[in-house]
Amino acid sequence: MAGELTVAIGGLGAIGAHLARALDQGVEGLRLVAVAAGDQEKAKRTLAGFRAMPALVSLPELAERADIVVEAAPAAVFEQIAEAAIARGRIFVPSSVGALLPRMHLVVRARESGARIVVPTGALLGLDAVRAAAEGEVASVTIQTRKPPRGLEGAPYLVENGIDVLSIATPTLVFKGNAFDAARGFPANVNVAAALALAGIGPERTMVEIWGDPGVTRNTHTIKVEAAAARLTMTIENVPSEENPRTGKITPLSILACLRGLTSTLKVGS
Ligand SMILES: NC(=O)C1=CN([C@@H]2O[C@H](COP(=O)(O)OP(=O)(O)OC[C@H]3O[C@@H](n4cnc5c(N)ncnc54)[C@H](OP(=O)(O)O)[C@@H]3O)[C@@H](O)[C@H]2O)C=CC1
Ligand SMILES: O=C([O-])CC(=O)C(=O)O
Repeated sequence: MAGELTVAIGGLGAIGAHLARALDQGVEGLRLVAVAAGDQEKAKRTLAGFRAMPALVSLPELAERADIVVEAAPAAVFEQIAEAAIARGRIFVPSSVGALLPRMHLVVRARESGARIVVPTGALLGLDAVRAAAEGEVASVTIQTRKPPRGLEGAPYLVENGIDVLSIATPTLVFKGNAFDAARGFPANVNVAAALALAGIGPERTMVEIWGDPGVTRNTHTIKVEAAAARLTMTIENVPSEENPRTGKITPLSILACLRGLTSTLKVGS
């Protein structure tokens, strides 16, 4: 089809499998052509029954196959997907946005290769308003994240500081600092803070609080922005996905909406 963009997805977990299924159901202007996964047998089971079977390839090979490369894998393999996609001049859509913060050289490389890096709003909200505010003067940006303790389990910061998050009985502040350190300490938990930092005033000035809260069932993020043009206060309460409680169910939906925006004639929101 003329004007159609092909899509490859790295990772078939809570985000990737949902996105792959949605694309296979048919999205105008987009065609899923390749996926990569860790466990090949599990991936074949996920793909069984697809209307158009995508190729099952290695992470770096995704970039050989499609115009758009979506990264939906653990942060540890981010580079394998990102580097190849950017070197080939593709549209690279990262989920593990926290992994982009210490690798901003990829943006320089993308400029040279003609690639684009399109960060979806993901599990967050309001990045359109944050971007608009950041075209003017912004005094402060903060994000408070509250998760059920099991949604924080295994984060390197908690392990390093001997914090047993599963034994938390009352709402507990487990981290306070900037988005750069939050992304390093919680690579699988606060990609939202990284996306907020990139939309607004950068990872050094974006302040993050992470709470383990046994009283919440949803991954809850509250953003506050104090800017010359407006004051923003926004909260999103995400239903954790069955496959991965760290990941809100809205995330693959947000990425799908982002992909639609790459091809649609009518695009709403900046
Ligand atoms: N931007 C945002 O707002 C959000 C971002 N995220 C981030 O998105 C990323 C994906 O999240 P999610 O889908 O929940 O993660 P999952 O753990 O559910 O899925 C990860 C997938 O990556 C695959 N994978 C692991 N290692 C490899 C490898 N070496 N080669 C190929 N595939 C591999 C896994 O395969 P297998 O199971 O077979 O091992 C699995 O299919 C994470 O980094 C997460 O932190 C999450 C939520 C919100
Ligand atoms: O930011 C993340 O990595 C995931 C998250 O909090 C959510 O899905 O609500």
